[in-house]
Amino acid sequence: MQEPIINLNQVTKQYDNHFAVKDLSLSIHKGEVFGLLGPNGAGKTTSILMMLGLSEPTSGSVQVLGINSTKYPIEVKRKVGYLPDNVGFYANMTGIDNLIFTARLNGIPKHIAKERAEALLEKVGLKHAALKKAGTYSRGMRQRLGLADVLIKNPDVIILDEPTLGIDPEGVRDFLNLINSLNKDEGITVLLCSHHLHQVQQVCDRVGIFVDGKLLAHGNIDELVRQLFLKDTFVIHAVASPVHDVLLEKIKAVPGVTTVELLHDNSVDIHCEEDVSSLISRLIVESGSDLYQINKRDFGLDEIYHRYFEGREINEPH
Ligand SMILES: Nc1ncnc2c1ncn2[C@@H]1O[C@H](COP(=O)(O)OP(=O)(O)OP(=O)(O)O)[C@@H](O)[C@H]1O
Repeated sequence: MQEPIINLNQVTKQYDNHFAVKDLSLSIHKGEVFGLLGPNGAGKTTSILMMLGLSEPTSGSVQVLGINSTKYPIEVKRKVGYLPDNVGFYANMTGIDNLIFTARLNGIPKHIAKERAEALLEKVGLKHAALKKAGTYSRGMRQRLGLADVLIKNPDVIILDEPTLGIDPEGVRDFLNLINSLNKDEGITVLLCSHHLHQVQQVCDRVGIFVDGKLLAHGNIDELVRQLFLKDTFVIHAVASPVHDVLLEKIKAVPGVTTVELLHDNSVDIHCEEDVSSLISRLIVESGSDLYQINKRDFGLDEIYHRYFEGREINEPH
């Protein structure tokens, strides 16, 4: 199997007697967009700092691109693009000069630096502002310049900490599209930290839910739904008439159906472990009732996330 791009093995970071990160094991593979999702103080930034070798784990090991980050932070820094939540630029220098400056710091020759800076400004939609001072940029423009800054050294992986904080909805959409195209067109692996569920859902292939220093669950949305909503992975809503007791009993007897809830005289919610909607519609029609509507409800990331905070037990496999 392919080596993971980022690999954390039982990583713990302790401050006095407080655990900022506890026993975190996580692998992120080439070409993935991974979303690390969690509320303030969950330990996301601490985890990133350990990945970059800027903070030393109390125990456990961190490897990025096969390099031990704790021992060789400079090697990691060379290959990983990191966009912190509040990126700083030289306010009196133009956007392009800021990029060229970073490129030069990374050992890129002057003429290549200029070419690359121009191409990146175009890519992030800042060509028009290339000659404006970075101090005059809006928050959204600064984040886009930040992304260009991160990309100038051609990283294999980029780590973005709350990159859309303080950007308006249109700016957020553009920024997420940009991340998407960097991933799809250039194969860049992305780790995106955020507490915005919808944003994470829009761009990430896999998500890790991080709370109180612990990774509570990870996987793609479908996997998380299955882990959390084990007994009611699917909810089928049907509107039919009449919905009589015999029909309800027949629905309850369908394999995979866990509970049947009669909402009104003619509408019913069927909770099930697998998608049995076609079977249910046939059953309704064959039992002589008229079927007006049948649809399957999909769970979103916010339902997954909120279930963790409702104090509800996670359904254990039976
Ligand atoms: N240098 C430090 N010394 C002591 N405690 C720290 C230090 N850095 C972080 N912490 C604590 O570790 C926990 C995790 O913080 P961290 O910044 O990693 O969370 P986060 O998920 O990135 O939150 P946010 O979304 O607010 O940035 C918090 O309780 C924080 O107070």
